[in-house]
Amino acid sequence: MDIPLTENDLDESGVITPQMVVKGVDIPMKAVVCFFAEVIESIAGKGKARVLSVLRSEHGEHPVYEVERGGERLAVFHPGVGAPLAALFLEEAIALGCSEFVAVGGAGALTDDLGMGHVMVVDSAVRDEGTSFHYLPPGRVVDADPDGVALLQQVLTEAGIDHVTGRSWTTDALYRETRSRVSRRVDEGCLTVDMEASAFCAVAKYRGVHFAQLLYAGDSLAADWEHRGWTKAGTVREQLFWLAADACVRFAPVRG
Ligand SMILES: O=P(O)(O)O[C@H]1O[C@H](CO)[C@@H](O)[C@H]1O
Ligand SMILES: O=c1cc[nH]c(=O)[nH]1
Repeated sequence: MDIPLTENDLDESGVITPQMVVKGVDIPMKAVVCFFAEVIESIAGKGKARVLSVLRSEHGEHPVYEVERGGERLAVFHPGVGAPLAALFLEEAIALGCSEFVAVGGAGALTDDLGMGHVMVVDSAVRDEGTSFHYLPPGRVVDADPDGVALLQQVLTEAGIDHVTGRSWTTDALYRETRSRVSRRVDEGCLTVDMEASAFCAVAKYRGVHFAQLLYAGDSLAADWEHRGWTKAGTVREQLFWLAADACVRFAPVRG
């Protein structure tokens, strides 16, 4: 079907580039892309994070902080929810100078095997969103950077955290996760549903940066929806943030 998302202009630059929008700043190459606003606020509230820059959109401001972990400086920012905004802020962080990213967030579980808080390393994502089609040729699935997957697996194993590695279904439409679509995604190997993973992988491949993502199973869509209190799972979220930071510190630099 001839839909706009299949038009091929991947070899052309955008009229607006992220470099036109962000101002140069001394920023670490390694960045944690954290979906847990309360964790970032808590670290900043304890005086352990310094504002380096601010990402802005019409809805408001997303500070880029600097934190220290294992003797290294790391950038930390919240990318916003949904593929278009998260991809836009990832683009701007790349333009600021970051080149190794570890994202950490939550997702809906599609299987009973993933109890609340169970950790997943994303190794691929189904592109049920629009943003990734502006960065990669049309396709159903995008694979994550294998080095990033191996790094996250290693960090989790060393920390003694039980985890799975698998595919996430990235959707644009939280309230259109129908039962038949959930079943089809389970049949094609998805363990979770999220709203950014495939777009992140696509931007990272297009811009030639390193990217890896950790998710924890939050609510469950395996049967009738169960919220499971996932957005208030403070201990899981904070612990996962620091594991993402540990992995980020160890990411081999793409720019030597
Ligand atoms: O809790 P976070 O990590 O934001 O993740 C999931 O939750 C949001 C939707 O409620 C989307 O961002 C989705 O990816
Ligand atoms: O994207 C998401 C995240 C959590 N739960 C869902 O159902 N969808």
